Amino acid sequence: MAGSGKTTFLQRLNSHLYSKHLPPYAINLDPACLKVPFGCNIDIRDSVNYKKVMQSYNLGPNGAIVTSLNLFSTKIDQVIDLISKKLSPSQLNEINQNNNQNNNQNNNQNSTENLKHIIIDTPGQIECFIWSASGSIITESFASTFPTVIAYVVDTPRNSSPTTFISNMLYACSILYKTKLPMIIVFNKTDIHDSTEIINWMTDFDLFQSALNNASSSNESTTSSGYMNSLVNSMSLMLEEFYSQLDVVSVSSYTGKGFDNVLAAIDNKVTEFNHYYKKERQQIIKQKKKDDLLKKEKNLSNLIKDLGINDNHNHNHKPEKSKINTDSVDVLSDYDNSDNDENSGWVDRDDDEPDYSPLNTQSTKLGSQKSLQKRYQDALNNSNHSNNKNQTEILNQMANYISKTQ
Ligand SMILES: Nc1nc2c(ncn2[C@@H]2O[C@H](COP(=O)(O)OP(=O)(O)OP(=O)(O)O)[C@@H](O)[C@H]2O)c(=O)[nH]1
Repeated sequence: MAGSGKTTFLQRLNSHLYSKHLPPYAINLDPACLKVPFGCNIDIRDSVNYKKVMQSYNLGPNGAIVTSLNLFSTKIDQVIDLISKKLSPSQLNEINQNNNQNNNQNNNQNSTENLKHIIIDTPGQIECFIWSASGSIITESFASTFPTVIAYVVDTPRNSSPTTFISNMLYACSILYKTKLPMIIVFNKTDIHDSTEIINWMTDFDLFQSALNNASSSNESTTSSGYMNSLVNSMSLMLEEFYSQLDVVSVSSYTGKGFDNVLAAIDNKVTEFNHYYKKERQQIIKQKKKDDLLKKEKNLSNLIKDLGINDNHNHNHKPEKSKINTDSVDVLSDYDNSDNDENSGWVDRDDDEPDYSPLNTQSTKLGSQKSLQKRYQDALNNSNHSNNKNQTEILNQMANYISKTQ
C-alpha cells in the first residue's frame, strides 16, 4: 500500500542482513522514486527515465510507472542471468535441479559469493505492479527461478479502524490469489501504534465485531453504517481462510524492532514455497507450454492453408481402435455396431480443420519444435507448387523464418 513504509522497511531489512553478514542483492523497481535510501545492485531508474516516459508518451504518473515497468520487463531475463551469476555453484545446482535445467551450471564455477536474499522494492500502487502485465512477467520470472515470497507491508496506525483494516486485507488477499506466492503480512510503524489488537482481529471474530461496533457507535452520523457493518462482518468471516495461509510479523522500520522475526518468517515461507507452491507453479508452466504448442500447431495449420500447400498431417486423423482402451469403462459407443458404422461415433472433420483432440495433442505430432519443422517440410514437399523452383524457395525461406520466430 502506498506510503506504508515499503522502502523504509527494505532499507532496514538491508542493513539488518548486512549486520548478519548476509548481504542481499537489492533491486529497485519504483521508477518514480526520487531517492533509494539503500545501495541498489539494480535500479530501474538507471535504464528507464520516468519523466521522459511521461513526456514522450504523454502519460500521467501511474501510466508512466506502468510503461516504465513494461520497458524494464523486456530485459528481465538479463536481470535473472545477472543474479544467477552471483549464486554459488551449489545454489545454482539446486535451482537447476529444481527447474530440471542444466544451463548456467558451469557459468560461475568461480563464484565465491553466497547470496541468500534478493530484496525487491516495488511501486506502491497495486494496479501499477500486481495488476499490470509487466508486474506479472517480473514476478513470474523470479518465481520460476528462485523461491519467491511476497511481503505485504501494512501501515499499522492507519489500519486501527476495522473498516480500513478489512479493505487492506482484501488488497492483500487479491495479491495472494493473483501471484499464487507465499505471503508475509508485515505490520509496520509499530513504534507509533501497537499491532497486537489488530493481529488478534485476524483470529478472534468476536473481538473484531466488538471493535467494529465501537467504531460505528462513535461514528453514528454515517447513514450507511448498518450496511457497512454487515458487509465488513461478512468479509471478515470470508477472509478467515486467507488469514490461515499467512505469516504475520510486527516491525518498526524506524527502530529496527522485529526484524529477526521477519527473517524467520521468510525462511518459513521459503520452505513452504519449495513444498507446495513450486509444484503448483510447475504444473502451471507445463500447462502453459502445452497451450503454447497447441497455439503454434493451430497457427501452422492456418499458414499452410493460406499458402495453399498440401498437409498430410490433418488426414487419417481418426484414432486407431487399438489405441483406445475401452475395456475398463462402459461408454455409449460400446453399444454401437462398430462394424457397420464407418466412423465409430467420431465426427468427420473438414479436410482443412486441424485436429485438436486429446489423443492427437498427446501424440508426438505436438511433441516438439522439430516435429513442427518436419511438418512444414513435408507440407512443402507435397506441395502442388513443387515444380515451381522460385515459389518453393520462397516457401522454404518463410518456413525457416517462422520456425525461427516461434
Ligand atoms: N514512525 C515510523 N515511520 C515510518 C516507518 N516506516 C516508514 N515510516 C515513514 O513512512 C513514510 C513513508 O515511507 P516510505 O518508505 O517512503 O513508504 P513507501 O511505502 O515506500 O512509499 P511509496 O513507495 O511511495 O508507496 C516516511 O515518512 C517514513 O519515514 C516506521 O516504522 N515508523
